[in-house]
Amino acid sequence: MSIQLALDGVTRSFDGFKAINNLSLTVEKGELRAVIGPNGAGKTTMMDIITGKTRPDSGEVLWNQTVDLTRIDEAGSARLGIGRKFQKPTVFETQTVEDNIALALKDDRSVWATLFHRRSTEDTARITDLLELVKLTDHRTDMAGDLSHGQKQWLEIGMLLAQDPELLLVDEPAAGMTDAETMRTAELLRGIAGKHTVVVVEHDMDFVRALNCRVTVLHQGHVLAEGSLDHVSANDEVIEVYLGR
Ligand SMILES: Nc1ncnc2c1ncn2[C@@H]1O[C@H](COP(=O)(O)OP(=O)(O)OP(=O)(O)O)[C@@H](O)[C@H]1O
Repeated sequence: MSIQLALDGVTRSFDGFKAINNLSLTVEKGELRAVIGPNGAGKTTMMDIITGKTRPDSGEVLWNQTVDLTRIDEAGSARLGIGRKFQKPTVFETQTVEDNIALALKDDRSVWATLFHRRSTEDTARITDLLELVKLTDHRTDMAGDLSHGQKQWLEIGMLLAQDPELLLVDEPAAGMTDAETMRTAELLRGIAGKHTVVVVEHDMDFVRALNCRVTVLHQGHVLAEGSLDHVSANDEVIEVYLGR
């Protein structure tokens, strides 16, 4: 396995407060990784730094062991193959589910094809595969606005996958989902890992357990513990600052 992402000694302060404090972590290509930690631990800031939204004051962020992400902006990181799913779903509500995916396909011509209802067989097959992957096959011709909150989240994940990202950063996907949707989301993310590297920030421990992956616990801007959920859950400091007794 090769390293996809490596943060080394990254620090970022806001008004003298170190939101990220000498943070080092690596993620392997194709890995599924959960990032947990209390409010204010620096999880969002870490994602902002990886995507070039926020620049660190010091430290290095290496992409595929070569590209320095601290010199790249959000558009640049998207071009490199870094996709980000924010917490709130943003889909085209008045378009069908399949058109949402079609509009997101990497191929620029797909926009015209969607507008003029001329879609290539290749695009149609890709849309079918993506809908299968995000569990929306039965909703293909539904309006996106009619989907449940959870289904909209899956659709947006499908739209990001249509861009074929190498790395997908996902921010609290389970928030607001039913228990059944939460479990299906874990299954979905497990299904796309391998082909894509997936980093998920989440608070829902049942969801993190269902991801069945390596877990990084952030606290005060650095890694407090890392390993299986059972391993980090047994760590006294993690229990103290996050999980509670
Ligand atoms: N642009 C900013 N300006 C000032 N302070 C900021 C800024 N962005 C983040 N912070 C501060 O940095 C700290 C880390 O915030 P961050 O949002 O990264 O934490 P988090 O782990 O994502 O928390 P949560 O679980 O609540 O989303 C917080 O104390 C926050 O107030």
